[in-house]
Amino acid sequence: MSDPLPISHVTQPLSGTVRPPGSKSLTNRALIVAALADGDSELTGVLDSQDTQVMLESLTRLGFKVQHDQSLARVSLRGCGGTVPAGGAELWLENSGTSIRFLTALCAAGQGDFRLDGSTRMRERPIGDLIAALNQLGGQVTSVAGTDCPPVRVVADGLRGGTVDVPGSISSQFLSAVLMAAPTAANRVDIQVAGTLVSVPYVEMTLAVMRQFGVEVEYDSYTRFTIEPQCYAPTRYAIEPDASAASYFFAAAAVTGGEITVQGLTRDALQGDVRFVDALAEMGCTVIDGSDSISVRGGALRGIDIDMNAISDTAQTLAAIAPFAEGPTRIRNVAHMRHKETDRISALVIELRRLGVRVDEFDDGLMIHPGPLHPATIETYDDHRMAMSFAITGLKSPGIQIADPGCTAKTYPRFFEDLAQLTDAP
Ligand SMILES: O=C(O)C1=C[C@@H](OP(=O)(O)O)[C@@H](O)[C@H](O)C1
Ligand SMILES: C=C(OP(=O)(O)O)C(=O)O
Repeated sequence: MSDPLPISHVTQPLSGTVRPPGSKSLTNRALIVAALADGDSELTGVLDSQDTQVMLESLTRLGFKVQHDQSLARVSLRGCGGTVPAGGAELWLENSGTSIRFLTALCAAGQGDFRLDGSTRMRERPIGDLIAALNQLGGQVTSVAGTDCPPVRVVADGLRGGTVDVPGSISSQFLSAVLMAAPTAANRVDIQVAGTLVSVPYVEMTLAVMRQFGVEVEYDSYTRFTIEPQCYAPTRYAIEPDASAASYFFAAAAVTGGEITVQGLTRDALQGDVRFVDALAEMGCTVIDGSDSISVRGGALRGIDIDMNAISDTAQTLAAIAPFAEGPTRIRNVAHMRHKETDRISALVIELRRLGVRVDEFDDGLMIHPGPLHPATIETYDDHRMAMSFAITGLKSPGIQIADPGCTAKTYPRFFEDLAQLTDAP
């Protein structure tokens, strides 16, 4: 655990320009489909963080030829045409949901005996629906401890194809994982989504990345998908900066009344989380669209009532600035946040109350009431987004420290350096 980090309270509007590192979600998708492609792909703008390192290490263990130039944020990867070179491997995925879910599906497309495991929290995160889906397609996948959580064993002999039900209400990552592996199946795959699908923009992102690597999916309003057997084409692929990471800088402009520009993102980005700026606009901020940037200018903030199902990775960011708005903020329809790095609804409620904020907890979200905050050390629960979100609270309210700031390594190892560049600028 790293030592607590005091956040410097800023008394001036914070202004400046920042370019966050590459998108975690795009990096981990591009790595999977490049590995399944037939030949050499080159990815640029690659995120270098724990979640992508465990993915890269796993692909190497699976026998793929991977070259990572960290200084240029570039990865060259030789795909094996829908097969997995190693006949077995043990993979360690820490607490990276995308990595363990996407790699479970990729291993099922191979031949051999694979085991995937991760941190204590990872062993509490559900994967049973994905296991059941892969088994319907001809896989032999099990939850080793019978918990419907990792560790997972995959005894693989390629995917047969056929019809499969994929539940959508716990995590969209199950559907994304099945979609990406589906073109390798011997026969057509027909997917039917069971129940409501959460985090829909991530499925749109999956389809977009598959398309950019030459695979088309037929689909009908995110309930039915049809994928014919086909091979991904190797591609040179540029990854957008991470839109969830950008939310912290937009929120910093919002609470300090400054203007912050995030480069490399527009509202046409493949990542749904760029829509966080719409929430800030509703709260009273001004959003300025550039040709390759988005800027947010802060103003007097008002509380809002918002469904964040589609952009739940930014719900903590919003909750962390909501105490400074006029009127309460209700965040709805984010029950799936309870299955992430920690139970994020519960963590938000505990930590906001620690600061003296009045908060109501609901099964599907929370309501934050404005009011004065007092100094406190915020617990982060090994959740990078708790650390980054409450750092923004600390810009506005004096005496906030972030416990274990090193946990941002999951997706943004240099977050506090990048924030300091803005706060320390003359
Ligand atoms: O597919 C993805 O890249 C992701 C999907 C989301 O998860 P859920 O679908 O579990 O909500 C999101 O929270 C996660 O950070 C990344
Ligand atoms: C939920 C997250 O990650 P994952 O599910 O990929 O572990 C996240 O990055 O906020």
